[in-house]
Amino acid sequence: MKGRVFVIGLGLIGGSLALCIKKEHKDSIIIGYDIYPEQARLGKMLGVIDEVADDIVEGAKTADLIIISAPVIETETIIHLLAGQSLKPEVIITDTGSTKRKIVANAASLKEKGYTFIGGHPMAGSHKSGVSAAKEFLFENAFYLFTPEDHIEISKVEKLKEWLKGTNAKFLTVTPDNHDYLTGIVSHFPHIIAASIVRQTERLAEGESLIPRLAAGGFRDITRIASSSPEMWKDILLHNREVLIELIDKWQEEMDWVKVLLEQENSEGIFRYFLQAKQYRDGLPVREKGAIPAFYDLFVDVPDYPGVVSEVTGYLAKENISITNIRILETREDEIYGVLVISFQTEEDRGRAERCIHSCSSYATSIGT
Ligand SMILES: NC(=O)C1=CN([C@@H]2O[C@H](COP(=O)(O)OP(=O)(O)OC[C@H]3O[C@@H](n4cnc5c(N)ncnc54)[C@H](O)[C@@H]3O)[C@@H](O)[C@H]2O)C=CC1
Ligand SMILES: O=C(O)C(=O)Cc1ccc(O)cc1
Repeated sequence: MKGRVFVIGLGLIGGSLALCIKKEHKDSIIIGYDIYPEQARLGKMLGVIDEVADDIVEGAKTADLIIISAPVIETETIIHLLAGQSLKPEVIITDTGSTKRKIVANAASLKEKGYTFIGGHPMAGSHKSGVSAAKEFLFENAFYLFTPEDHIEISKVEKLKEWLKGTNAKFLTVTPDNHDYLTGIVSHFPHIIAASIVRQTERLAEGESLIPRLAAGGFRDITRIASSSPEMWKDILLHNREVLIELIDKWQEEMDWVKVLLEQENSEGIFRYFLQAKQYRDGLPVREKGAIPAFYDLFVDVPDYPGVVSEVTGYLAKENISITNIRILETREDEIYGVLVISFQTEEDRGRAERCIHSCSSYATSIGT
């Protein structure tokens, strides 16, 4: 497709969408604006956008597609600002916010002016922020939720999907209320729990110098999302507070139940508690990319000698395969082999890496679940 695409808020998500759009629609012109001009300039330097707009008004007036990818409370303000401008009558305006109910309600001001707003949420990301973390493959295989209101013409939704085809995401349509309920459960609430576990550990670590060292590995894995942007999550929580308050009440009931099981030394009950959780988790789709992204891990059995890590990463570097993380699983002292766990952004990268390691070495590899 041809046309001018204006991205407002050039961070991780706005930058990644810009890359996806350019990949699929080579003739489009992507203009970026960020409240921090250096972010937009960096975006241009990195080739994420074609042009920098000096302000929202300038960038919006000639745009065929406007993508707002700022924090959700800022998004409301930007919607009202756009509603006061003279835009192209056919323009499609969308957003990427993690909440939808309040944003779509605010978009009534755009509807009054005859402009089309279609709420959107690409449900993939990372705990990183900023345009330098933007990736063309970020949304590959992820769900992309849309919340068009009933008055929106289907052809407009189809056009938006065509613009966003390069994300290779799975498009779904839900109502704004349903969106906030579902994402509250699988994304927003887990972020609160991750942060609360970290906070509790920090409090209890006072005078216990071993805690930070013991909290490596599994603890870091399950609390990774506590490293997400506090600014962004503050806004998400405020936007979805009703749903989250309800979920906190339910969680407190859950904790009360665990406490009762412990007080009663109810061995059978505790066993069933974990068994039920294991059965449900084990049944969740492994290949589906959910709200909290999985890493694509590759396990490599390597001999335990100095330099083996750089040897393996060297093979991958030669083939230009990017890795997102690398760690060594602790080995027993009597073992001569260790396990290198390398994480990739996409399943495709992991497949390429596996083939590359097989062709350059005799190391065995396997894929985790
Ligand atoms: N980070 C993630 O994993 C995901 C985030 N989202 C949503 O996407 C939106 C963007 O998030 P990220 O890209 O991760 O954040 P980010 O922090 O990487 O980027 C947001 C950008 O918006 C800019 N900004 C803030 N206020 C602005 C304003 N008034 N006008 C113009 N620019 C402004 C910031 O300077 C920043 O560069 C948020 O609404 C977030 O809820 C959705 C899916 C995943
Ligand atoms: O890894 C993480 O931090 C995430 O949970 C990614 C994420 C953040 C916000 C969203 O609305 C959707 C996905």
